[in-house]
This record gives sequence, C-alpha cells and structure tokens, in this order.
Amino acid sequence: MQCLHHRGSPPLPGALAAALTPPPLQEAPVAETSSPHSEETCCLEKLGEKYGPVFTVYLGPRPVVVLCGHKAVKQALVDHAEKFSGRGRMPTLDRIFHGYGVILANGQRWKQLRQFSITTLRNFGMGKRSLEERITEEAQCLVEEIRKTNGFCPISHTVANVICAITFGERFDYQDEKFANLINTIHRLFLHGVGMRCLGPYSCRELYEMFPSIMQFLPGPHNDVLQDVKVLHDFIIERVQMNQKTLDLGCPRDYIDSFLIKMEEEKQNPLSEFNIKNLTLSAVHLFFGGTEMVSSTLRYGFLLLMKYPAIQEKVQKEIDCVIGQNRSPATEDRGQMPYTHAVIHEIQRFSNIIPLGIPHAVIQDTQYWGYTLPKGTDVFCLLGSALRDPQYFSNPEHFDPGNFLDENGNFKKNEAFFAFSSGKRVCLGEGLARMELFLVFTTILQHFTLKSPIDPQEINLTPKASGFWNIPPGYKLCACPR
Ligand code: HEM
Repeated sequence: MQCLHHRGSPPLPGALAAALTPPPLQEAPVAETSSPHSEETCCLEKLGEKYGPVFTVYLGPRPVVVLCGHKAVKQALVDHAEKFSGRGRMPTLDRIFHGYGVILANGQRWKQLRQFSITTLRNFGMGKRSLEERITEEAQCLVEEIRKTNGFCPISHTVANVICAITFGERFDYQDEKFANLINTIHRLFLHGVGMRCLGPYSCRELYEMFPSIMQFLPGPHNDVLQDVKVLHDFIIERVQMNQKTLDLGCPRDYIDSFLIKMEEEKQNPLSEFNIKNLTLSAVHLFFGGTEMVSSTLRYGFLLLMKYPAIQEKVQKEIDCVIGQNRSPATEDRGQMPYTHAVIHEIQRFSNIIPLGIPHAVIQDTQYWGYTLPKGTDVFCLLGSALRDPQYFSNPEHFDPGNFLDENGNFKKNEAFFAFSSGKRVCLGEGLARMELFLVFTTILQHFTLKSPIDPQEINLTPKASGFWNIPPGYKLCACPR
C-alpha cells in the first residue's frame, strides 16, 4: 500500500505540485459537435491520461485526490460509499456557509439535515402525483409566456416556482420584480461560483480555491458571491419570519414550517442540528440547487434539440403517438416513451452540468486503489469523465440518444450515467429533477417546434462559463406553434 500525499512522504506516482508550477489552463477549443467541456475538467482529465485514473493535484498547499473515469469514480462513491461520504472543502463557499446547510455539512449535522430534507421533500410531493400536478401547471405557464412572444423564455422562473412551492408553499408571478431579482441573483451566483476569467489563465474562483487566505483580501468577482448570497439569505430570513408568525405546529405548509416544528421538538436536545442557521442555509441550498441545475439542463436541452432537428422531430412523433394534443403529459407516459426518455438522459450526459462533481472527502483513513487516503483528504470525483467514458459510451463526444437505447429501441440504463452522482451524497433532488425534465421537455415539444434563427450546424455548444459546473451559452430560439 502506498500513502497519498502524507506530509513528508516520498513523491507519489502521478502527484503534482499544480499551484507552484501551474499547468496551463488554456481556452479549451470545443469541436463543433463535441460535448461541453469544463476547462478544469479537461485539464484534469488530460492529467488522468498521463498519470492514471487516480492521482493527486495540489491546489496551492492543499492536496486533492482526483478520480477519473467510471471505474475509479464508482469504486469510491458506490463500493466505498460510507468512507467517501464527507463533503470536501470549497473555500469559495466555505467562507460564507461555514459548513452549515445540507449541501456543505459534514458528520452528524449532514446526516440529520439530509434525512430530514429527503423526508420533507417526499412529504411535499417529491415523486408523487400532487407535485406532478404543480410541475404540469408551471410547464403550462411557461407555454403561455412563450406564446406571448415578447422575447422572454422564463425557464428558470418555471423551475424556481416548483422548488418555491415546496420550500415556501407559494409560487410567484413571472412578472414579480422581486422574484426576477432572486432568479438573477441565483444565476449570477452560479456564474461567479464557477469563476470568471480575470487573472491570466486562472479564474478568481480557481485562485481563491488555491490561496483563500490571500484572495479574501483582493478585489474581484470572487467577492460578488458574498453580496449575492446575502440577497438570498435575507429573502429566506424574511420568509422564515413570515412562517413563524403564522405557524401551526400540527399543520406544516412547507419545508420551512416543517423545519421550525422540528426545531421546537428538539429544543431540549443539545446535539440537535435543527437551528435557524441550518434552516436558512439549507433553504438557500435547496433554492439554489433546485433552480439552477434543472434550468441549465433544460437550456442546454433546447439548444441541442435545435441543433439536431431530426432528433427533435422523433421526440415529437413519440409525443403525438403516446400523449397526443388533447391532454398534458404525465410521468406515467415515460414508460411508453423510450426515445424521449433516452434523449433526456443523453441531454444530461452530454451537457455534463456538474463535470467536477461537488468535492467529497474521506471520513476515515481509507484503503483505495492501492493507496491509503488519510481521513479528511479532499477528493474530486470527475463525474464528467464517467459520462464520457468510452468503455460505456461508444461515441462519447457526440450527441447520440442511442447511448440509452437497445437494438429494439427500448430504453437501456447505462451504469456510467452519473449526472446526479451516486452513493450516500447522491443528489437529493434527483426524483424532483427527473420529473421536471420529463414534464417540461414534453410539454414544450407538444406545443412548439424549436428552431434556431441561425443554421443549426453553426450552433456553438461551448459553455458560457465552466468550472465546477458548465453554464450553457446564451442563445435565441424561435418557438413555432405546432
Ligand atoms: C438536473 C438537475 C440536477 C442535477 C444534474 C443535480 C446534480 C447533483 C450532483 C452531481 C450533486 C452532488 C452529489 C455529490 O456530492 O456526489 C447534487 C447534490 C445535491 N443536489 Fe442536485 N442536481 C439536480 C437537481 C437538484 C434539485 C431539483 C434539488 C432540490 C431539490 C437538488 C438538491 C441537491 C442537494 C440538496 C444536494 C446535496 C446532497 C448532499 O450533499 O447530501 N438538486 N446534485
């Protein structure tokens, strides 16, 4: 056994002092039809080709173990699920959240918050008919907004309203200025969290990840994150205060009410993690994750359907055949729509929204891949590398729904489909996201044919920004009524 990156231990095979001699993070040229790459992922995957699927990089003084390809990622997240269930450091966000809130929590705090959040999302309809009706209504609102053809396609508002319904028990009007501001804030946060290029080859966020103690004193977009989180935080605090005034302990209306009730139940328990800080920050996390991940996938999906009109046409034929034009799509239609189901999977695989995954950490000394990873080691599971693993996808760089179809045209699962990650930290909103993706895509394509104002072959899929996540480029679409 060999030990990765112990202080004073001999250099490891594949270990790199990345920050001292920075590898050039050059603009990654993206071939016209190839999948959107994060520059960081590209760089890390190239290192994987050279050093093998498991290697260490140094982000400044901080060693991070990188896992590349389906086999290495699966072995960590699935086969050693418990040991790899810690949340790794993300200095850009840690300085704001300090380990509070479900996404960034660790240990008992995370266990309590995760269990509670899953149960509460289910109680408020995740995976159930009641929530399906809400999503369908929102999808119809989106159709109406698009019909008005005022150049506004409020995809983010649609999905934000679904998570708002669960978290705050309320939907907002698309024209509501405050709501629009919140959506913009989330989007900006997503963008700044990814990092904007400003200092040579590195983004401020990348530099912050490497040298937080210096970067916190320097100006730049990495600091805008603070203001944006404050806006979201203030909004949630306001909502919590509203709920507190009208709380009925026997009748929770939403996630916030349920949390307040839990706080009341556990107020004598000194080990309870149910406090205002975890409530507000978990609500921020749900709002953020629930809005931006789904809307980015939908936006990439619409772009891909314009680029590949033959695929769009095939989906519409399936919609016409199974659903028709006289009723709204329902999740139970999915079983009879293998092609559409495969296209949605392929959109998620190809758009690769979270290529680096959210950092993990090992919670105890861990034997893995012939190395010993000391407790607390940060681990990047490159989800994007699993989604493009040539052993599982015959033509991984191309958009091909055939990746999820068998020779008879039936839907075929692919075990390297890690868009939602896997294991103990697997996306908490997966059920909700899957429902939303199916219902919104089918509702839109039932009513419209999406056409690009430019030649489909000219459509450029390069992300607007990339880093921990890929943000789709801005584009115009023509929604032609069918
Ligand atoms: C297409 C949409 C989505 C994608 C691709 C996605 C993907 C992911 C990924 C890759 C992770 C990291 C898992 C890990 O640490 O290994 C994650 C975590 C998480 N997601 Fe999602 N997500 C989506 C939608 C949602 C929605 C709708 C919600 C809200 C209900 C949500 C809430 C969360 C939360 C709370 C976590 C943290 C889980 C934990 O740390 O235990 N996500 N998601």
